[in-house]
Amino acid sequence: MNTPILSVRNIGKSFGGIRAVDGVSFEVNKGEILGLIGPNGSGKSTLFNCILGQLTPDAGEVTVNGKNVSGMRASDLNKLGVGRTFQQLSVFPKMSVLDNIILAGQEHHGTMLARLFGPGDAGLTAEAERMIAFFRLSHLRDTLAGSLSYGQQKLVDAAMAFMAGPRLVLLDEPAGGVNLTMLANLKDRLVAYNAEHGTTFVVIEHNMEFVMSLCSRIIVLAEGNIIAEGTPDQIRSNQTVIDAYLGG
Ligand SMILES: Nc1ncnc2c1ncn2[C@@H]1O[C@H](COP(=O)(O)OP(=O)(O)OP(=O)(O)O)[C@@H](O)[C@H]1O
Repeated sequence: MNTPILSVRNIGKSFGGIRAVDGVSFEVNKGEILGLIGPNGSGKSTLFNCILGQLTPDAGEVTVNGKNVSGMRASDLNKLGVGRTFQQLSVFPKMSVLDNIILAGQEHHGTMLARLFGPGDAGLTAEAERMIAFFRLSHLRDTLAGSLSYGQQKLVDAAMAFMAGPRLVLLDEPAGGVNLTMLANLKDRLVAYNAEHGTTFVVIEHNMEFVMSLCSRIIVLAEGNIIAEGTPDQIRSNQTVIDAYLGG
């Protein structure tokens, strides 16, 4: 059997008396698009932050391709091909779309020496242009990122995360605040990127329609525990999930 790209074993994290994540375990296979859903405060972001080294879990282990990465810093995880996007946009509003994407590539690839003595764009312009074309942003290449619509900025944000050529990307609410037309575009591009590059996605999302149409498998958290796991159809009709969302 193939080694899962991500394996989360018994992760726990408390804040004072609040058990935000209560011993969660799951695996993600290479090339999968996994959704992580749950009501507000169910522990999704805390779990993401424990996986990505932004928080130190009280218990448990995280492995990437079988390698224990528990406690590893985000920059070292990047080197292992793990990336993320944040709920908050990370674009620089006063820089053009192209420059934002080149800068993201420099952060991922660039050594100090290469930045000092290499070409100004660290040779990343061609890659950034390809990424811009892929995300259908070519007409906005030279536009300041701050003057784009929110949905367009989300696309730029995704393009920036993908500049590192990650094998696994954790996306934190990619659809949040994005209008319907841009949502369809975003979903289409994520599916195409997954199909073309075999990149694995784990997606936290509140927009049910988006997550159900994007993901092949969904895990549901409530009060720090996994309460259900299955295909979108199985999750839609799961009474425990319906009760958790209705506060039952
Ligand atoms: N830094 C923190 N300090 C104290 N409590 C926290 C902290 N971060 C999260 N919590 C608490 O842990 C629980 C889980 O929060 P978390 O943000 O992980 O949930 P979530 O499912 O991501 O919620 P949302 O969907 O609203 O983003 C909540 O009760 C929250 O108040």
